Amino acid sequence: MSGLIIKNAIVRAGERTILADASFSAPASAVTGLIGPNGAGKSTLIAAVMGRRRLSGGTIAFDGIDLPGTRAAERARLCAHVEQFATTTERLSVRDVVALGRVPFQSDWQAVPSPHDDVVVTDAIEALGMSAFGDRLYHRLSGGEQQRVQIARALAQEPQLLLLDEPTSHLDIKAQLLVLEVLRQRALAGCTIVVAMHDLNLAARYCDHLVMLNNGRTAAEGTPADVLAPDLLLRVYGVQSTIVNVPGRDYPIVIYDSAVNSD
Ligand SMILES: Nc1ncnc2c1ncn2[C@@H]1O[C@H](COP(=O)(O)OP(=O)(O)OP(=O)(O)O)[C@@H](O)[C@H]1O
Repeated sequence: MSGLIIKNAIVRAGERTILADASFSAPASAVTGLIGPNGAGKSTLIAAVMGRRRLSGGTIAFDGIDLPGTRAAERARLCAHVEQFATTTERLSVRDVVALGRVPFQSDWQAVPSPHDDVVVTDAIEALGMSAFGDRLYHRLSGGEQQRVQIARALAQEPQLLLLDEPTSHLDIKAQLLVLEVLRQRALAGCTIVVAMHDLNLAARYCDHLVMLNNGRTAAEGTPADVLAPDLLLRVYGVQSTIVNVPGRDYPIVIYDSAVNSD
């Protein structure tokens, strides 16, 4: 298993080059954090992996499969995506929304979910701590509750590659930790995970591998200790920082000292 390998990805929107030359690897059975300032290209890169943005150059391969050349139905059996903003006005229950994750595996003539579908949906709802919400209407949930349901829907897809775009942005701290723990367990079970996130301390704690994007290019890639360096944080984020290593913890902690105004 080679995981996700992106080489020299270029994405353009009209005259504008959004991804200029992004290259990195997300190792199999590991959590890779995609970090970088607003507008760095994280969502665009995830959309390109999911075939929602066309590459103008470069390659994206997962376990040797060329993803841009893969049909949507096949991709849906391989990859799940949790979008940054997912909404629906449909009157669907939480369980219905999570059960959408099983659709790629169901044939047109399958009238009801299989016993396996039911187990997977129940497990995904439980993993996100949403068992008490199964019958609630999705569109009436809070932003954080909806975000957890969307993650459960992606888990129910049993993906080999799971891409999440800021999946904890609306979550309270306990729910953030819960989600990141669930992602770690999925990675240990063999899933390749790429998660875009802004919280560098959570990224350091939960990600095996970090990729820092800046202006559509890869600025750095490696372990959290490699990537979270003060000179890089100053150059890419414009933030003065101090990195602290606490005995007994095998990940660095970033202390943000000040923002450097570049205007
Ligand atoms: N269709 C488009 N047309 C023009 N510019 C676009 C388009 N889509 C994205 N962009 C621009 O590309 C850049 C990268 O956007 P993207 O959403 O990938 O960034 P991001 O790293 O996910 O940012 P954030 O952390 O704020 O979510 C931004 O400057 C954005 O305005």
